[in-house]
Amino acid sequence: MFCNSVLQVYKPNEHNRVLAICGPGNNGGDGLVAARHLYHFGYKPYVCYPKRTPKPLYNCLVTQLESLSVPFLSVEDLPMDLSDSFDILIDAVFGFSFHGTPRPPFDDMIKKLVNLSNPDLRPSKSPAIVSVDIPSGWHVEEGDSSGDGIKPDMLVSLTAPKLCAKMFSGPHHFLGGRFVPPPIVEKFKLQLPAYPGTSMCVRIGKPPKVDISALRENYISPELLEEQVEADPFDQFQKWFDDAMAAGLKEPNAMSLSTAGSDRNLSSRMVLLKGFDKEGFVWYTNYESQKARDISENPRASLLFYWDALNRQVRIEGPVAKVSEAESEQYFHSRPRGSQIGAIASNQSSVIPNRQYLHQVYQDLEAKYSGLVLIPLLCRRGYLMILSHSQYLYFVLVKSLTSCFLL
Ligand SMILES: NC(=O)C1=CN([C@@H]2O[C@H](COP(=O)(O)OP(=O)(O)OC[C@H]3O[C@@H](n4cnc5c(N)ncnc54)[C@H](OP(=O)(O)O)[C@@H]3O)[C@@H](O)[C@H]2O)[C@@H](O)CC1
Repeated sequence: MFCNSVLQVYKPNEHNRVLAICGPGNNGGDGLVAARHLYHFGYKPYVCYPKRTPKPLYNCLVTQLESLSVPFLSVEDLPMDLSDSFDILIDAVFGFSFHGTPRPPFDDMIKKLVNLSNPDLRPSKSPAIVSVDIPSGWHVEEGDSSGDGIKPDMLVSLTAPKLCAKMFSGPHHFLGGRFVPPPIVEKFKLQLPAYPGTSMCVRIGKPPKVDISALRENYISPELLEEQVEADPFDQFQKWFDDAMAAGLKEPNAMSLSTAGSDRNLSSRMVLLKGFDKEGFVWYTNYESQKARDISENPRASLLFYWDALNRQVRIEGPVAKVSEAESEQYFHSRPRGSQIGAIASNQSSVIPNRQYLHQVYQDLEAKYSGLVLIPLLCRRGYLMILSHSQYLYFVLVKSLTSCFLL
């Protein structure tokens, strides 16, 4: 979870060299785990762990790093100026059990971090300081009361932000550690934010201002060579669709559908592919929707799949036709009962008085069909279009040198 937060802000191709400074307690243990995970995410970590905890768990964490040949640096080995040698400094010296003033050898290390984070002393190109749970040397509740402590660029609070996090003024504050047992939530009256999707970390605090023009990804993927592409576009599509499934992508069948009616105004929306074979690609829609109206006036469409984790796109362009009524009906009845009623209730692309109206229509239909095993598929709700005899399938691998094959 710590690493996922770091990854969201500091990409390994731009901030590769990481020094994890680990203290003698559990905060230091978190630093060791972070170094290992960052290694696997493509960073080059170094570890400074001057006071090793003689517990089996910590010995294992050290052994795992040694087996990856992650270098351990002694305090004496550390360069005088950390800013020349590292892009990220992981501050995992002390967490919530810190008390008093730092004792050697941690006093000097904290001083280095303080100097590097002081806006007046900071060199022009200095490493990002990322603190684990609590900036080292801060009091768990009172924080940096003297104002002379570390001012990290990023703080990853664990489980719940500690009181001292109120004094964090850096641009990136994340919370990691999604699964908190309900009794703990109740006991401490925690009000935790919702985590997006299956993520183990969530950004809290103000999102930083973004220069959209500077947003850039480094697309890392193997080359796509001509001899690797199937001669038949449908076979190639099957191959890439299988890859998207195997990669565990969410809704690999989600695709953008673009249509234009006789007014030639283009419109796009996301829909779900519901099947494909050598005949074409099938999706379903209400025949009274705007896309259906467009297609009735101009029976052509463009589909676009984007599988971001694989850096792949597939563009499909061609004529569109309706599938048979039997196929349409079979699909309709394969949907959950609630979706069937929902499809009949919602008069797509038409204006309704309010949301309550829609709920009322849904409830009325539910009552109407309560005794029926099969909900009738009304003609005006007739379903689906098929992209037959696709004319164009483009298979695109997004890279710095993009490959595109038209089949
Ligand atoms: N739910 C959560 O939030 C979870 C939190 N977790 C993590 O655990 C962290 C807390 O870990 P922790 O309790 O082991 O304490 P931590 O702060 O690492 O340091 C203790 C060591 O520091 C030493 N020490 C203290 N003062 C000192 C001084 N002035 N100068 C020098 N040394 C000093 C002290 O030595 P002692 O004073 O006892 O001699 C002891 O050896 C927490 O912040 C988070 O990162 C997760 O792993 C799990 C979920």
